[in-house]
Amino acid sequence: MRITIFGAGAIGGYLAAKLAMAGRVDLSIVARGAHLDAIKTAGLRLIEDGHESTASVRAAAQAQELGVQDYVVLALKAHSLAPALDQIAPLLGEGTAVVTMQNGVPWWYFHKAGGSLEGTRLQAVDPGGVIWDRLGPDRVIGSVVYPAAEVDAPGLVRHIEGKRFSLGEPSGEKSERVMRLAEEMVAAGLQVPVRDDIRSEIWVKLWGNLSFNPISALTGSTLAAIAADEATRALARTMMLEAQAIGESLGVRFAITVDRRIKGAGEVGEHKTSMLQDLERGRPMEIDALVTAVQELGRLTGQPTPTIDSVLALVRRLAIERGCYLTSA
Ligand SMILES: NC(=O)C1=CN([C@@H]2O[C@H](COP(=O)(O)OP(=O)(O)OC[C@H]3O[C@@H](n4cnc5c(N)ncnc54)[C@H](OP(=O)(O)O)[C@@H]3O)[C@@H](O)[C@H]2O)C=CC1
Ligand SMILES: CC(C)(CO)C(=O)C(=O)O
Repeated sequence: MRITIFGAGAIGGYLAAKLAMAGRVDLSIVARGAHLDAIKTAGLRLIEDGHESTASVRAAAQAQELGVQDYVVLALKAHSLAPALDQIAPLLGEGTAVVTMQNGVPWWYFHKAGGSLEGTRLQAVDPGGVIWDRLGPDRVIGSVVYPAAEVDAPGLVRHIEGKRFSLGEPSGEKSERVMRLAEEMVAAGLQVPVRDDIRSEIWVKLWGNLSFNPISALTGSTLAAIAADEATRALARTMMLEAQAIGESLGVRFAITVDRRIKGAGEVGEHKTSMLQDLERGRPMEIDALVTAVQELGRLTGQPTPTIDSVLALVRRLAIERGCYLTSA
């Protein structure tokens, strides 16, 4: 089984190291810069459970060096995907499956979703529908990424917590391709449930990201602090309820309550969200996939989003001022 992980940063690097160490698949990564150089020189280093190990992985700057794959795992930030389409193309053959490992609303959301919005391209994450047209939604296996990881130094990934990567076909089918991939990931020590309704799980993760992430960026607060403060907790809750109405109008089943989800985010502790970390490091923030796309879904479904609109206006302005706003366009 030929698997290439495109964008082997924190999450892609963690997955690559796990798969490489299990030694069962023909694994490659596409990376760039000092991170690629370090991996080529000294392997991909992973710190997990206080223990450092080194995985030997085939690493390339150009996908042409690797050729057509059975699976391509896209582990880029959402806004990095459109600019990388030309680089991804050589990995794709007729039967290649593409696994999307981004937080937020995925570009393929309305593929095989049924209903009146079937086939709708979301402009916030896929302006002009170029990703849809170039990758093709039929290739997609969706996912929800639960592990937290960071790149500590070039070539060095630190796993923080969590081993669960839920997978699911947009159609909900338990296809052979999704089951085979799950089997390999499980053999690598990960928890990989295959879902028949991946969109509902995407929404539960998104619930926390669309509210806690921009609030943390705006306030500099950790998840625990936002959940503990009555006013910021109420703000997050209002945003989440607006989102819940959108999700439910699209047929999503929220398996937990909004208060349970807030409690869960708070229990993560004194942890800075990825959006706050990106702001502090001067890196592009994933605003469009996490927040703008939810606003767009609100417009498409006729659900009002006054609080999401306000928070989005502020966090986008902040990102622009700090040079951390990069659209997918
Ligand atoms: N990190 C985490 O704990 C979690 C992350 N997620 C989600 O997972 C997704 C990935 O996040 P994360 O792993 O943190 O992001 P990272 O920035 O750590 O990793 C992305 C990697 O892709 C590389 N990249 C971008 N464009 C290209 C390109 N054209 N060619 C080669 N490499 C490229 C980046 O390189 P460069 O650094 O040079 O830009 C970087 O190494 C996001 O959607 C995030 O929200 C979900 C749950 C937890
Ligand atoms: C930590 C968490 C769960 C915040 O909602 C996250 O996914 C992020 O920081 O992007």
